[in-house]
Amino acid sequence: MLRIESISKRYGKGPLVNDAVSIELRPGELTALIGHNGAGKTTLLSQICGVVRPTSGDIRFGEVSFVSQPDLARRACSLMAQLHAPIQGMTPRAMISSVARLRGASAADAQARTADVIERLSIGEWADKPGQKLSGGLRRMTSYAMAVVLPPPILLIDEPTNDVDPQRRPVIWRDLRGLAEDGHIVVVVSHNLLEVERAADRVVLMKEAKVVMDGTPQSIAAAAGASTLKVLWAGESQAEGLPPNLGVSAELPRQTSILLAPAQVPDAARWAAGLTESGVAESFVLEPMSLENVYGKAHE
Ligand SMILES: Nc1ncnc2c1ncn2[C@@H]1O[C@H](COP(=O)(O)OP(=O)(O)OP(=O)(O)O)[C@@H](O)[C@H]1O
Repeated sequence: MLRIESISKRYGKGPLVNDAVSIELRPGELTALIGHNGAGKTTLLSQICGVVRPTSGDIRFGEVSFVSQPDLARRACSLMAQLHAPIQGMTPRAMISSVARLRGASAADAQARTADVIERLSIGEWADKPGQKLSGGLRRMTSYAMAVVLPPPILLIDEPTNDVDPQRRPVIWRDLRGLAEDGHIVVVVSHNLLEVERAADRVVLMKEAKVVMDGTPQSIAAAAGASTLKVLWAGESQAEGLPPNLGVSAELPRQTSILLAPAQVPDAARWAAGLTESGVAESFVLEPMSLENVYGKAHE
């Protein structure tokens, strides 16, 4: 178990970018860390792996304090940073296997583990091409492979599916799931809420340096207790004719989204059905609360 105990961090004389953050991270759990730009997610990961020192608070892994022994933190964690690893002049295979060697694998073991991760991620076609010729997505996959080729107990993965095409993104999430099932603590920062909703066991939402929600994607959505009514207008938007107690949460040229509390659903559905019958609206749909809506609401 990894215990983050009331961690606060300020850079220099700046504001707190982590403000009394406390969470427990368990082996076997795939945790997604979400929140707006600058909420403090990367700073939290950097403190866990001993790269940034907290201003106050502690991070304990079993009996060990990562704050007083950052060298142990660096050994127990693997961090996939947001920026691409520089792979100029080297092939993905060479990069991945050199990380395995640095982590203590024999040459033969490093080679075997590298081949295994290349196969898991289906990147064999590019594994022996020079790094500078790789697309952004393949660079990201290579960085990911480097982070997990010889995985320590704690995996901290910052935005692994950015730039990666839609076919390959599920491959990364499946791999992360496998690592969690093997007993690793897996923390993933992501702005892709649809992927998080599908793949994560747990979601920790940060806002302005604090943890504001923590639960399963389903429990977070259920606790928010709202649903969305989407009206597709037949012509120009008529959203200004909305019943007075309903507020627009998002508007596209021909579609209006309205966030509803449970008690508002029957009236709103009747209103939308009336619009559809009279031909003002083409159709409407009532959707349960999604993580995306919760996120939007939390950041209003
Ligand atoms: N080394 C640093 N020195 C000074 N300020 C920093 C440093 N690193 C981050 N910050 C500031 O701390 C705040 C939190 O940044 P952080 O990168 O942790 O946020 P984040 O949630 O990961 O954001 P994003 O989603 O954009 O990656 C930001 O205001 C950022 O400018």
